[in-house]
Amino acid sequence: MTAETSTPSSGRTVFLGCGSMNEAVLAGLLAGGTDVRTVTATVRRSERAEELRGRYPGLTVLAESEDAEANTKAVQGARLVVLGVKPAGIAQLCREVSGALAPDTVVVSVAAAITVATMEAALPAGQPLVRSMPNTPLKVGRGAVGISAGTHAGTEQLKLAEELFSGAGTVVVVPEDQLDAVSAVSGSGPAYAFYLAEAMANAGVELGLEPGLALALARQTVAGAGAMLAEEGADPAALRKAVTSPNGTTERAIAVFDEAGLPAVIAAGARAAADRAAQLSKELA
Ligand SMILES: NC(=O)C1=CN([C@@H]2O[C@H](COP(=O)(O)OP(=O)(O)OC[C@H]3O[C@@H](n4cnc5c(N)ncnc54)[C@H](O)[C@@H]3O)[C@@H](O)[C@H]2O)C=CC1
Ligand SMILES: O=C(O)[C@@H]1CCC=N1
Repeated sequence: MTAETSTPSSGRTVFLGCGSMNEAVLAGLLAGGTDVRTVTATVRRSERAEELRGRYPGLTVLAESEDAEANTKAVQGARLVVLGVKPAGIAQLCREVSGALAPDTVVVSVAAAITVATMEAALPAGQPLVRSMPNTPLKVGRGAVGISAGTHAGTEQLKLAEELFSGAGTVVVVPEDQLDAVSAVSGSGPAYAFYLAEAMANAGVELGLEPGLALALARQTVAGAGAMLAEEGADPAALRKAVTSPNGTTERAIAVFDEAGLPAVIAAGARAAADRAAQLSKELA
């Protein structure tokens, strides 16, 4: 596959809404070799359009502030349309572009909580749809993505969605009722890792390190541990044990984490994330 002909479309790929998540998908797609000239993004404001044009030379960016019909114009002739606005805006966006979608355009949603049923009710009858739950490390080639086919998406459409993400990460196909769990583990998960890095940096300051130094050490440590976890067959428990000398310093720290119930706290946080997704699904149905 050459840069000029590469996936996921022999037509255009269009990102409707290009904030944190869709920009990460876009960056992963381009890093995978897709020709930027086959990609369009829409945004609300001109300033954001300028920012994206500067960061991805050759990218077509349409801003709603300059053209109220940016979204409907963008999807014309698209092979793949990636919905990347906040969950509360997804159904309205589906209705907005419905009249401009070709019957074989594959719609992919990256939104948390918005069900296939809700989107299909707002799209033309029979529109191929794939619901996904990606994460922002797609931006650096380390994404984890769950995807699930809509009623009218078959093998070919799922493959297109896999190609959209696979250049920059791991893609798993799951039943739709598991996507809230995927969201709680890997969709939100980067925030948990960043939270850990923040807490480690703060701990370093409490122990007397200068804040900039504490942050540099925490960043490098979480990034380094992440790189080790990314190696083929890596086992987090085995990696942890390799750092933990019997009667040593790490053992004391882990004992305090265990006594404080940290694993149960993390499980409760993930449960709360999944419950929030289920609640949002109902509110926004
Ligand atoms: N941020 C994350 O780590 C993840 C986000 N998601 C999902 O991605 C979606 C977007 O979230 P973020 O990127 O975090 O939000 P964001 O606020 O960074 O991005 C949304 C973008 O869409 C633009 N937008 C809103 N309405 C628009 C319209 N009608 N036309 C064109 N552009 C429009 C906004 O100006 C904004 O730039 C959400 O549905 C979220 O559930 C999924 C997985 C992870
Ligand atoms: O916080 C959120 O709702 C989105 C979905 C997963 C990560 N960010």
